[in-house]
Amino acid sequence: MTAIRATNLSKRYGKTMAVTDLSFDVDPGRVTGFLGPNGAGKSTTMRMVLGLDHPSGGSVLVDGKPYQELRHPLRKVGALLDAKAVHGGRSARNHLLAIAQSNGIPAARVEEVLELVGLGNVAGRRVGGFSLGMSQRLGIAAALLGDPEILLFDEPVNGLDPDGILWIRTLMRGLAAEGRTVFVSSHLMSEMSQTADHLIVIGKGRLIADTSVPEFIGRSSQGYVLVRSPRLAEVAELVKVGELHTDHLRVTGVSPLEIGTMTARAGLPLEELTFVKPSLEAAYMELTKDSLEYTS
Ligand SMILES: Nc1ncnc2c1ncn2[C@@H]1O[C@H](COP(=O)(O)OP(=O)(O)OP(=O)(O)O)[C@@H](O)[C@H]1O
Repeated sequence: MTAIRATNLSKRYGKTMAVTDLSFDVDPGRVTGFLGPNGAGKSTTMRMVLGLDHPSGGSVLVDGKPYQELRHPLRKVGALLDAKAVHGGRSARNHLLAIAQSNGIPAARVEEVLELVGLGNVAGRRVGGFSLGMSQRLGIAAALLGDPEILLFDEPVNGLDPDGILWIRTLMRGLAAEGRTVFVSSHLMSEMSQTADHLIVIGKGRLIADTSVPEFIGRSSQGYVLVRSPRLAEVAELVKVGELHTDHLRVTGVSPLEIGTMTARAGLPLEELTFVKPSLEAAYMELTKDSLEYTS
């Protein structure tokens, strides 16, 4: 069964359409990356999944039900939204105990999750003094408290050092390998390509792609051939379809072999003839270029 199903989901804030007619499924047993530029509507969508915001149109179901109708929500869904949004005066342990108590989760589970996220040694310390990395770990501990089947992480690697990033990535992959549903948002393609099995890409609140990582690259441009020559203008004239830059020619739709054959016949020397594959980052930039809220 699909864990999360959004159907024609929309959210309007005054004049802004944060999410428009968005439909997608998130399935168990894999990491689904929720990717989009800043302001694309990822957090808004996640808040609607968790019943923290009401859709202006359409619906989103968790395990077949609206979030509000789940009998034990924390045992079904765990979420990390804003890691810094915790009561700073409490210790990490007391913060988790308060959540556990109000959700009928045994206190022993608090110690388990503290160990799981590596905060066992600092459990008695005030949360207010935690670094961003420690706060992220605490947020993840809270998400894992109810041992939920479904996990939502909103930009979990923001501001983390490489060790922290690797830790979260390994954790998410492990949770998916246990058969859980992991739905994680990011605005970084590079991060998603190393973590996700599947991608849901949005821009300006609309669905751009719902695909596997290899399919995603395949859909975008087919790459190009980079040509350098001491007689570049003549090569450009011969190849005809190339885009001439100061020190090289970019050719799409003609293979390196065809270009090499043409230039050899014409007696034109080549310094470089390289097929440049589109990178994941380039594919993402190309797909989302029309949907950036702000451009630099
Ligand atoms: N409470 C709100 N009131 C008014 N506008 C909002 C509100 N929340 C979000 N928006 C607007 O909705 C759009 C989507 O925002 P959202 O935070 O969901 O995007 P995002 O993809 O999570 O971006 P980011 O990566 O920057 O967090 C933006 O234009 C944002 O300004």
